[in-house]
Amino acid sequence: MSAEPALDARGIVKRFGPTLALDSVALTVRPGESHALVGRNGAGKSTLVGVVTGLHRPDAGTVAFAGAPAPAFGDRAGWRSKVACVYQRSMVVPELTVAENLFLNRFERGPIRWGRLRRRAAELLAEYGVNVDPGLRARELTVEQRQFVEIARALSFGARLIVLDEPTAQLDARGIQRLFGKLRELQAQGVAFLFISHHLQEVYELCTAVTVYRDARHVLTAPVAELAKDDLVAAMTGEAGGTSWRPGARARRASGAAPVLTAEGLALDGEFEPLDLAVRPGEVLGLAGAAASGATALGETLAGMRRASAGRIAVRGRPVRPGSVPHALDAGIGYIPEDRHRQGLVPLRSVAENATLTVTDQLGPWGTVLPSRTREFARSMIASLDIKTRGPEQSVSGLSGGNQQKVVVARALARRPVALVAVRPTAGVDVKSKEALLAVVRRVADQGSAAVIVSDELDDLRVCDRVLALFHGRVVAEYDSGWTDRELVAAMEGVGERP
Ligand SMILES: Nc1ncnc2c1ncn2[C@@H]1O[C@H](COP(=O)(O)OP(=O)(O)OP(=O)(O)O)[C@@H](O)[C@H]1O
Repeated sequence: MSAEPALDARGIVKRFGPTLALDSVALTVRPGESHALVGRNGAGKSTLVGVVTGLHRPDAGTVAFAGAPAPAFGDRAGWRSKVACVYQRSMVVPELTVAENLFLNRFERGPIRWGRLRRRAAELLAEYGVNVDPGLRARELTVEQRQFVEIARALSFGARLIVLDEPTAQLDARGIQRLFGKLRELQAQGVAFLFISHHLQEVYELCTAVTVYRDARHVLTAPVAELAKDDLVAAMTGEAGGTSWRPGARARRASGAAPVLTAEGLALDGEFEPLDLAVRPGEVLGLAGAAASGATALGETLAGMRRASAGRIAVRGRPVRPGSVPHALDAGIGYIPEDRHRQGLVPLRSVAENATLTVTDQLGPWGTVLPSRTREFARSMIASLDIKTRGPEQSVSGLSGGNQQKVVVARALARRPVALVAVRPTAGVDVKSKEALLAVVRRVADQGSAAVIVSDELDDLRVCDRVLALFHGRVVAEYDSGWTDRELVAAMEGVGERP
């Protein structure tokens, strides 16, 4: 094993127009190390990943792998033999088989021998202990299997450094444990990982070293074991004190008041079985469940994204037409989708325009849009959600991922929804912004609206007054505040007792 660092980046500067995204930063990852790169939304993490994977050309600085200078910019094959990034959004081609994906871009000359290709794919997967049928189409794989295939593919190109960008975002607790197990095995063989995550508990569980960036600068690098969590958060935010915030449900819901949002006998074939819901004014209801629990499908059905196969949804007693987002909006339902594809943002439009897409009819008389009011609303959202932008006029495509998610939240709040449905609203959002965002959801309820949060993140569920746990499309447990992490996790995994 080489004693040279697997990755040594020094003095990296990167500008996007007037934005200085990286200000002479460094990052060193040793062989066999699992190195976390953390920082608030917009700190420069994705930009650094772009530079060390050969996607962004830095304005200054050097990158070296195992002591050798990085390949020339544009030499894709050269970069691929050094480093690979496993993104949330997969790079594999969905319609091709696993075997084809593994050997993409490197078919030998002459006719392709399919039998041999499949055999070699099976050997390769076995070599890295990945248990996936090479004949399956990539679209048939679970998120977890796809990540394993991508890791095996990267290693087969010779890469000994793998970048994982929020790899656990769509995995359930067991999937995360299997992923971490695999990463530890590979680490023992000398493979190094750079791990980008907003889940600090995962950093403590998996990583040996951590680097913090703040506002485009390198703040510290330390062994994880020597850095207390409060100190890590202080380094990220630049404020002493860490996160003392614990939302704590206030249980201010008026139990006698008529419910704002109701569902009766609501069902979606293959997703969830008939269920009833009633969310009262001032109440935040949590729908807790892992990926395949049906919780997300339920949230999407409430928001009009999917049409229920049975049952009714009503807002303040008035039925809402099923499967129609415009009708849900008109009925007063606000929707915060999970960030996955930054659903619905118009990339080239400004922050202000995106944040007010649903309210343009309310910003000026007789259907006119007054730019001053749009900007005013956007400014208040930028402040209350702590959106890192040069200003309301900046186009959303120039924002970091977490900040784009906050614009999605702003847009849902713009209409002052009477019922807010949020699906994993804090995905991709940094620790500090998470507090701000959940506090905003709480405030919406405190002002008399109903709110529903669909999530398997315990921090998201802690703001809820009541939590329903779903497993395999059924409500398996219901909790008022006061649940323990352990019992809720067990219920989401289908091993809890019905209380
Ligand atoms: N294509 C781009 N055009 C203009 N500015 C950009 C572009 N990409 C990134 N930026 C800016 O560079 C800075 C760093 O963004 P980056 O995406 O690296 O942050 P990040 O730490 O990955 O954030 P997050 O946690 O939200 O993903 C931000 O101010 C962002 O607005």
